[in-house]
Amino acid sequence: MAPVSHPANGNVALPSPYVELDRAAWARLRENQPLSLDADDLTRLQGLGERIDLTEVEEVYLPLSRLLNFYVGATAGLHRITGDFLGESPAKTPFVIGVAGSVAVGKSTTARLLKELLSRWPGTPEVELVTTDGFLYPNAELESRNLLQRKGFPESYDRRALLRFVAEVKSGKAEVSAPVYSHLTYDIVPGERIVVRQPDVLIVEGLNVLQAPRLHEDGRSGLAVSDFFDFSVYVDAHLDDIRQWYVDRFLRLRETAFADPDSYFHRYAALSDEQARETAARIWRTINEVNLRENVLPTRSRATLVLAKGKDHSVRRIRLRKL
Ligand SMILES: Nc1ncnc2c1ncn2[C@@H]1O[C@H](COP(=O)(O)OP(=O)(O)O)[C@@H](O)[C@H]1O
Ligand SMILES: CC(C)(COP(=O)(O)O)[C@@H](O)C(=O)NCCC(=O)O
Repeated sequence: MAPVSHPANGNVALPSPYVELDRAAWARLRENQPLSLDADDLTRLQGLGERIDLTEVEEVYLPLSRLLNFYVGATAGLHRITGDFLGESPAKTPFVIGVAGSVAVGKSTTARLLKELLSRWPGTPEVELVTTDGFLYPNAELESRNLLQRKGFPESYDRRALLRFVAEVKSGKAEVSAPVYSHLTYDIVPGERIVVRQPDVLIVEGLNVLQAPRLHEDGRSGLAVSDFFDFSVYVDAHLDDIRQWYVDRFLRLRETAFADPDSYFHRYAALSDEQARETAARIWRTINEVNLRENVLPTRSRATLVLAKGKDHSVRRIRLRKL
């Protein structure tokens, strides 16, 4: 175990709260659990046309889903103890998992995999997945706040509404709904809501879900969505790889989604390969990379688990918080 030194403690080495495993060590934890996904399941899970390797699912995501399933059981036991102590029979408390990381790092693919795998274990059949983009302010509001070029930055979200949503789901409220964002129209879909009804597990996926609480003007600290998480995953990779994945995805979208005349980015459909690469690299550099450096990456140390991916998307290292 590598001790970490902490300047605030006069350089006294602290025991690390993390255990770091390479993928072979992680895969051994699988304990002969049978692979419960078939090729059809995987087809449904593809992010944007990329095939997910079955071995990867078997060696990385399946053990993770089992660990999470154990945590769900243990946490339900804690809620029961608290309820007994207080003499209350509380509403069912969903287990809430946050999935954070950069644009294009693979958050939605990870979140969808976890949803599929978790729902196959006993005790966690009902898993709901909500992405935080539904809580972005509508474009008209972003424009009036001069934030259209800052989509994805913390201030571009209605953070109060997101916090309320997660708190209400966790409180066991019978039915809670969230707004929906469309990547096609690049805006909130008027009138559309996703409804969540007391799931066993809620996965909240988004760039900024691990942000620390904001300070009020009087210096008091508020609550953040991460205060309601029972577990969180940060999907990590080298900056150069993420940039490449962003550009690759942009080039693929140009042939698919952007080709739709209703797409906000329809004008990009006519770009040459070279122009499309330059456009994607510029959007990456001026918006998404800045947000990653300033807001997203600094939250990595708050995650319960960090999945570090290599160039080919395979998970190379896993860091789990154990203290
Ligand atoms: N495990 C994986 N294996 C292969 N490709 C992946 C994997 N995870 C993500 N990708 C690809 O990387 C790109 C970004 O992934 P996505 O999940 O859409 O990212 P995010 O939600 O973080 O923006 C997509 O093109 C997706 O197909
Ligand atoms: C919609 C997003 C802000 C991500 O939202 P999230 O669900 O992570 O909250 C992002 O994917 C995005 O579209 N960013 C805008 C910059 C760009 O066009 O890449």
